[in-house]
Amino acid sequence: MTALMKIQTFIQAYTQAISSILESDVTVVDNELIRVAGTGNYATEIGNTIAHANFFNQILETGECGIITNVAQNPSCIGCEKRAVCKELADLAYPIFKNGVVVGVISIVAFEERQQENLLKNRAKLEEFLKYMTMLLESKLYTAEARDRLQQQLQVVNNDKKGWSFVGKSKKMQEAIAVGQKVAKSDSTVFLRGESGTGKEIMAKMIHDLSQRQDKLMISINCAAIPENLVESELFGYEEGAFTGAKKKGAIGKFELADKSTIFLDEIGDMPLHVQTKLLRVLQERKLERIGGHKPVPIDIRVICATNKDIEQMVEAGTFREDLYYRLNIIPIELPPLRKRKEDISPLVEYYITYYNQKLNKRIQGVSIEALQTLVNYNWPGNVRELKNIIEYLANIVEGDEVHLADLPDHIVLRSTKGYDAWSLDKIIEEYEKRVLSNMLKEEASLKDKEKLADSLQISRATLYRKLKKYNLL
Ligand SMILES: Nc1ncnc2c1ncn2[C@@H]1O[C@H](COP(=O)(O)OP(=O)(O)OP(=O)(O)O)[C@@H](O)[C@H]1O
Repeated sequence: MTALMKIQTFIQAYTQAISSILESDVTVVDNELIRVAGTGNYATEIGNTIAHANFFNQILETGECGIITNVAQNPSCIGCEKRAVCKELADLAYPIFKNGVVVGVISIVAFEERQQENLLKNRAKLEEFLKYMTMLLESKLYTAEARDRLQQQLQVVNNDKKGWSFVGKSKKMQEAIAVGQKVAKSDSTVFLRGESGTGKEIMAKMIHDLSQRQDKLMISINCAAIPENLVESELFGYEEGAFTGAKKKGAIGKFELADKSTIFLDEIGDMPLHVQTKLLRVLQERKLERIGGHKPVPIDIRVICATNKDIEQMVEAGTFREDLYYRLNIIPIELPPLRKRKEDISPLVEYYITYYNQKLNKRIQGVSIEALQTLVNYNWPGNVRELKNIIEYLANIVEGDEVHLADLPDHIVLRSTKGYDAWSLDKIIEEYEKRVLSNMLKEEASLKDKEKLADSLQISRATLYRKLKKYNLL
């Protein structure tokens, strides 16, 4: 949506006000030649592509005010398919700017002779009037942009409080999110599958936050991060004297801690076999026994588990219990790797730029087309976690308001598939050379610094200058 379209309601009210003061019709067109607002004959044409594109194109391209006084003969109207039926007698158009760039056109249109006469007689004054009106519009565009940015930031803050925020417009992610939302209200066990960094943990948080158990804290446990001999006591707790080194009064396990809440068992594929057996019993009986205890404790929990392993293959190999697999695999949700949902990359980049702008007090507006293309063509082995880290890195190092190709870490540029497919070896070497030089060249390097650099790279000064010139580094 263009900047003007975003404030369409305001512009329409604005054109109506101007029109009633001038007693002429007024219209506003954006830089895609879509009518944003209009009065009189043009009130019903809002949202349509305009007919007399040539004239407005001329204003958009030159950024200068223009006038048509004779539709039948004006060169700007030649080629317009509506010329024969056009009822305009005159049209005074003025460019609308934002940040020095033309983003649209406002025009006063005369359909009656009286209006035409008035327009021609007062042309200079009306031009001056339009100049001030477009300045007002420009300031409104800035306010709207600031408000959008603030709203986006608030959105991130709110999501941050919840501890999760899902960005995903790809069909696969939309489907996964929809299943997660649908099953949140039940107590059924969810089995999340996907490579590392694809969002399994935030999906678990989302399901918990949308469930009736949301008032209680979700208990997360990473089965791969606990030494094998401690997993059982960590999960199920133990009684006093259960084993050497046990605490005096025993300890409560994560399952009891999660009573009336959700337990998230991450990396379930790493759970030792003897613990799997106990977990199966707990799931079947909804009761547990602490290690060394004899009194079963009833528990009311919802289980969400996750793995990035090929669990079916583990079942086949006998390293994961088949009966437990069927107990857990009630609602499977697959989170696809980022390389298989490339349409999510751009929204994720945007989301994390806003996120880190706010966290690090930066004002990055976006990513250049070249840089975005490279990010899209990279295969993201670390999935969203890796993307998030890259944006944090960029937010720290980028000085201006746009991320450029040269800002991206080397491994991203060189491993981006476009880099391999579409770039010749020479181009890859050139890109690398440019990065080496720009990294080694001090900011505001003196003649002496450049001489030193040439020496350290064992090239002549003339070669160094030639290369610096070639890469725009002088
Ligand atoms: N769709 C998404 N939208 C926004 N952020 C996401 C998304 N998916 C993942 N993230 C972010 O990426 C990071 C990794 O996500 P998460 O920890 O949920 O992945 P995981 O699949 O559980 O990884 P692992 O298997 O390594 O534990 C987190 O910071 C998370 O907020």
